[in-house]
Amino acid sequence: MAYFTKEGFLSPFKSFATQAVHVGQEPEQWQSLAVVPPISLSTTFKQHEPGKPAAFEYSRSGNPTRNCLEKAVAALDEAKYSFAFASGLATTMTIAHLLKCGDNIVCMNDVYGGTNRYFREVAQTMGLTVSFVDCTNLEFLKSAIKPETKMVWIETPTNPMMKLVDIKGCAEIAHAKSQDVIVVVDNTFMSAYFQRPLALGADICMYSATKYMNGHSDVVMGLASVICSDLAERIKFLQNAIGAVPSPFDCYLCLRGLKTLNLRMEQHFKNAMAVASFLEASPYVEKVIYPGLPSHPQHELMKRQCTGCPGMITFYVRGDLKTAEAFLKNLKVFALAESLGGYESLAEHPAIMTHASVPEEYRKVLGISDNLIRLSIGLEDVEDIIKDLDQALRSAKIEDRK
Ligand SMILES: Cc1ncc(COP(=O)(O)O)c(C=O)c1O
Ligand SMILES: N[C@@H](CC[Se]C[C@H](N)C(=O)O)C(=O)O
Repeated sequence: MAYFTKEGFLSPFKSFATQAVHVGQEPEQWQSLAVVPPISLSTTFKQHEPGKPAAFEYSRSGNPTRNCLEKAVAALDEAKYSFAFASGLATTMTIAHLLKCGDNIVCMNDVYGGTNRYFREVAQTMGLTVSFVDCTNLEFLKSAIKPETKMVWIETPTNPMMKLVDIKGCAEIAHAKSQDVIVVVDNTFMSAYFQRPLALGADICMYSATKYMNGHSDVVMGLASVICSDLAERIKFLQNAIGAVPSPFDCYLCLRGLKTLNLRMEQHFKNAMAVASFLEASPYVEKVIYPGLPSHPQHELMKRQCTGCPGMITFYVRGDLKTAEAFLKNLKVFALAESLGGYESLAEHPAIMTHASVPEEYRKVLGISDNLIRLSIGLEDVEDIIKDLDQALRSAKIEDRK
């Protein structure tokens, strides 16, 4: 088993835990001096004079509980502003509305299946064009950007192939072409604790907060953070004008989840590192893709732009679809389920589940084959996680060809 070390990674972001606990949550903002931000359910707020609201007027436009969450996330992303949405995809849709008919998006070719589906089957039918490009190679990105390109969309690490994109390199290339190109990083797999895209030159850092940011698999939500006040104005306008906002209760839960983000991520990393090492040594496994392992081709980039690695591991089981299915059905500690980033371990089959919406020929090019498995390593005792994987691999009756 590889010795766990964070040597070579970026140092943790200063005062992260303190900010997660306190920013946006000052008791003095409430008449009651509540230490825990109240869940503010009122849809509307009394005005003293027509058209002159105090802090809030209508809950879609702004809500006290959402406000606390947005302030906390802005601090954790080292941003100035953050906006919460009803889901990760609602965030993607709202961001896409920054563009107009005829504009082009250059999108990393390996992204979450739903992002791929949204760009191909929704945004394109509304008049945007989308070019899917392997942005791990910055030269490909450079040649893909054309005069109509107004947005570069990357995910790093990618879902599910765990490829890394050099955020700083991408931002430099995109902005050298034109300062108007908006660079968006989907930071879902990393969370604010392990990666700060805005500090690396990105314009928007977005999340499916359904995953690590909330971390308890009980909220569907999205977030977008920015530094530029002009961009913030435009997103705030769209947040209200489109209206895909989360409920105050979900904002409360996510704010609560954020308080343990640093602790959870550290443990996800430790557990995942042990699991990845176990899988790499297993005769039943063809290949493990985990950026925390020195065997990952972009391990050095991971250390250069991140403070650690999340609990996401992708691997090829030695065998075929039947083997993969048998392995998944035999798991006991892991639930066979879509999603990731919660405290519980999950396993899934990308080709049949999370990335079924990606056309088959495309999946082939990306390497999303029938024997590919994706794991979200949770916070259970790591010995139990490994024992479960071991028994499931063995009972899948895989021929040992090593
Ligand atoms: C990397 C990534 N981005 C975006 C999304 C979309 O988020 P949501 O399910 O919250 O809409 C997901 C998962 O669904 C995801 O894994
Ligand atoms: N991002 C999640 C969500 C999985 Se896919 C959800 C649904 N089946 C859909 O197609 O929209 C992940 O596990 O990667």
